[in-house]
Amino acid sequence: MSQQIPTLKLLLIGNSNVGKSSLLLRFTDDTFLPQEEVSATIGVDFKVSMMEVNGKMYKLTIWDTAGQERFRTLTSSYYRGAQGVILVYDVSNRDTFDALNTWWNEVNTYCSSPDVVKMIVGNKVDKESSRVVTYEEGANFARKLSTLFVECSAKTKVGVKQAFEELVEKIIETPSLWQKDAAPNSTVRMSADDDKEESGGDSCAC
Ligand SMILES: Nc1nc2c(ncn2[C@@H]2O[C@H](COP(=O)(O)OP(=O)(O)OP(=O)(O)O)[C@@H](O)[C@H]2O)c(=O)[nH]1
Repeated sequence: MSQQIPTLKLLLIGNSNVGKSSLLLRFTDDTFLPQEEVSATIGVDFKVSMMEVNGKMYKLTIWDTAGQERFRTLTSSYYRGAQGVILVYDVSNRDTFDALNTWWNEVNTYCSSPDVVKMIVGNKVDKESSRVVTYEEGANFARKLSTLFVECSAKTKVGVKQAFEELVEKIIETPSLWQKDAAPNSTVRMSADDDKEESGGDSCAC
């Protein structure tokens, strides 16, 4: 029997090296690659994952974008149809925290709807001895922008599942994102194509 599964598009953005790909891999495959096996994202990559919330299944397409400017092309297309955006920084690198202002501006440029759910994520909390951005700084910044905030570590996995779950729950609680998602293009049937992105990316929540 076929089953209609709502699809959510989530986006990971932030400076190069903050751990976006590692967070994605930890969340989808519960894996962390050693440093020598990690390479910079070129352009964009995405993975698909299923999540159950309140007894209902959701299909997440999670887009991992390149932090390096030279690999960032077609930026507006990353944002098209996104319902949630995760802005990542590295708690052991202040430049990556300061850069959140620029990333925030990019989100607001390409996502005109204020309803798109945003979350600030401070990654690499396992590096406590080299931490330069405190929890309070991260939380205050997120409070000022009225966004969700989570600290986590892709390496130890602390906080990673919580971050994605909080984001998805908030999206589900935001009716305007769902009203747009009610378009036929944005639901999918369970099929062998499940690891491919459905072509209904035009139902832009932004
Ligand atoms: N200690 C520690 N290292 C991490 C963590 N997450 C990622 N790293 C390391 O940080 C480096 C960069 O990780 P990536 O996941 O490639 O970072 P990215 O943000 O996707 O980088 P770009 O693809 O260039 O945008 C790698 O050496 C990872 O092993 C973490 O939670 N703790």
